[in-house]
Amino acid sequence: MDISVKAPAKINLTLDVLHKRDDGYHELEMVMTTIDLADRIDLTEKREGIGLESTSGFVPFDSRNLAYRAAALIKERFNIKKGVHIKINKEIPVAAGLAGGSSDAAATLKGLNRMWDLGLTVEELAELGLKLGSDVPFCVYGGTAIARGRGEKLTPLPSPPPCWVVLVKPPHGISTAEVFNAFRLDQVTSRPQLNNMQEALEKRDFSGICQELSNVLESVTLKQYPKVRHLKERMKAFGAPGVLMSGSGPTVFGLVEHENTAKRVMNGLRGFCRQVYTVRMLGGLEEPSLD
Ligand SMILES: C[C@@](CO)(OP(=O)(O)O)[C@H](O)COP(=O)(O)OP(=O)(O)OC[C@H]1O[C@@H](n2ccc(N)nc2=O)[C@H](O)[C@@H]1O
Ligand SMILES: Nc1ncnc2c1ncn2[C@@H]1O[C@H](COP(=O)(O)OP(=O)(O)O)[C@@H](O)[C@H]1O
Repeated sequence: MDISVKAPAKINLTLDVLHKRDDGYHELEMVMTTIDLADRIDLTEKREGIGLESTSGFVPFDSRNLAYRAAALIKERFNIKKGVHIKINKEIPVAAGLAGGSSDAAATLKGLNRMWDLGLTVEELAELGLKLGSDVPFCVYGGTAIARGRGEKLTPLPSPPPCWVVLVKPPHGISTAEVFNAFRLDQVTSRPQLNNMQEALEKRDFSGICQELSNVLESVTLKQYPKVRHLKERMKAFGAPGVLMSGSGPTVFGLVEHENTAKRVMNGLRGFCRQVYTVRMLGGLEEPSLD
């Protein structure tokens, strides 16, 4: 049986680091939402083993690939003898702060749950996903949520009101581990106000959401990569009312209410960067599901 699963990217509307934990990870508090920029994972059953191909040359083609690792985990955990060929149709830029790899892993878990009739619940898939990466549990659910802990303690939130998301991805990728290593809480000048963001989402207050966008990891990435700061400034100057770096970066996103403004912002940014996208918010438009 062939199965195709959509793997959407996420953006972080807020991201706060509370402290560094004894296990080396950071205790986080963030608001995440899925956007309509998505990879597609095609799964084809085969007699044995795990095959992998991708339309992008930027992903690892071996057991380091998160989709491959998701399949290996399922096969091992449930003692599955059959194999699967995974094709990653890549649309999400790699190492961009958009959780492309995590979403591919989540989609592979969901697809194999169906292919091999495992009957796993969304909660069980999210628990398995955490073994692959901190962002995978959120990607299993999708929608809009507060994520705490490493990213796995999820509280659903109302979706943002319909709007456009303009994304600009500088040519270089960024290592999440390096950003967390360089992070110093005492160098952060402004922290997200989670309650305010939650209230803005509950009221579907677009201006409030724009005002409350905040990410403490900007204190590392904007310093190390002045280009990212520059793109934030350009995006504001072109008319996006809410602008932020997503995750550990380097992608910068802008929230825009009207299509004409989104086009203006996108066209302006094309003079500075090749990878510019305009998509819709997804968070909430789709109910969390196993498909
Ligand atoms: C920062 C965030 C925000 O959404 O996104 P990205 O920028 O990667 O998209 C995530 O927390 C990233 O999640 P993910 O990319 O799955 O991270 P993982 O593979 O689990 O961890 C990569 C490395 O980041 C650091 N890390 C990650 C999560 C966390 N809560 N504390 C950490 O210190 C650790 O050094 C870890 O070795
Ligand atoms: N299927 C995949 N797609 C993208 N990156 C992958 C994948 N599997 C493994 N990776 C690796 O994961 C790392 C993080 O990539 P990605 O998930 O795209 O970014 P981010 O963690 O910034 O959101 C990269 O170093 C990449 O080589």
